[in-house]
Amino acid sequence: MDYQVIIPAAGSGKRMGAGRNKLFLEINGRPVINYTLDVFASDPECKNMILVIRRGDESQFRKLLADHPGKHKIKWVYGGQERQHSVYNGLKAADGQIILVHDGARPFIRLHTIHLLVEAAYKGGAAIAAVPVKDTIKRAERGQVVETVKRTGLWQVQTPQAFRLPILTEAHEQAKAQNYLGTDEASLVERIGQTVKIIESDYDNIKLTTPEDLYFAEAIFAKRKNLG
Ligand SMILES: Nc1ccn([C@@H]2O[C@H](COP(=O)(O)OP(=O)(O)OP(=O)(O)O)[C@@H](O)[C@H]2O)c(=O)n1
Ligand SMILES: C[C@](O)(CO)[C@H](O)COP(=O)(O)O
Repeated sequence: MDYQVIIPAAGSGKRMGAGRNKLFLEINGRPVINYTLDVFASDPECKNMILVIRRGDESQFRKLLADHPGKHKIKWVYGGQERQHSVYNGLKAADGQIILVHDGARPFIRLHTIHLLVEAAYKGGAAIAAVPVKDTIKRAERGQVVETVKRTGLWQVQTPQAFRLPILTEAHEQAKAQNYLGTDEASLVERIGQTVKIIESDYDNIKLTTPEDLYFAEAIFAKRKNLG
């Protein structure tokens, strides 16, 4: 089943504190974003990648894409202030039946998960990658616990998130009209009454957000290299 993917890569990486786009930081000598692009470049069912970039990062992306095997499948658009705005800009360049949104900061996504998501979105309209929560989650106010959230049924949501294109478009347009900002696409799609299926992913599919995530990334890379 063919699909397109929007890859938001236009963030400022405040929590990483690298002073530059965290997607240019390297794992085993290669930029993070290259690994993310590798996955979709290797998939014949991925018709194209809509890479959302920050103004000012053009020459860096031109350099790292120059000899990337997937460069013929990549078109780029500019991002916005918030992640949701960046995805919205990417959406305007999408034209397929199934659209995925996958954070550029998640380089360890597996093709198997991607294909399960595409199939689930085709069948039911929307599907997201997630893993069961392992820690106990509590809500606090002014540094004091006010609630322990029941862990049964709690999922830690990732990307890719997969949708039939008209569903995601309607959800983003409604959010824009209502000035609603969500932290993922599924939250927008839930607001228009669309059911969202969970596809269990794996804990390797981390989002590189804070400096210690780089150590985790090196370990995941080494594990996969050893597994071949
Ligand atoms: N305005 C934005 C913000 C984020 N992103 C992208 O969305 C993904 C997930 O966002 P996050 O990890 O929060 O990245 P940053 O916003 O850069 O991180 P921070 O919140 O620490 O600044 C990243 O690939 C990031 O590049 C984007 O395209 N446009
Ligand atoms: C979309 C996401 O990766 C799902 O977990 C997450 O919400 C992105 O949050 P961020 O703060 O924009 O990285």
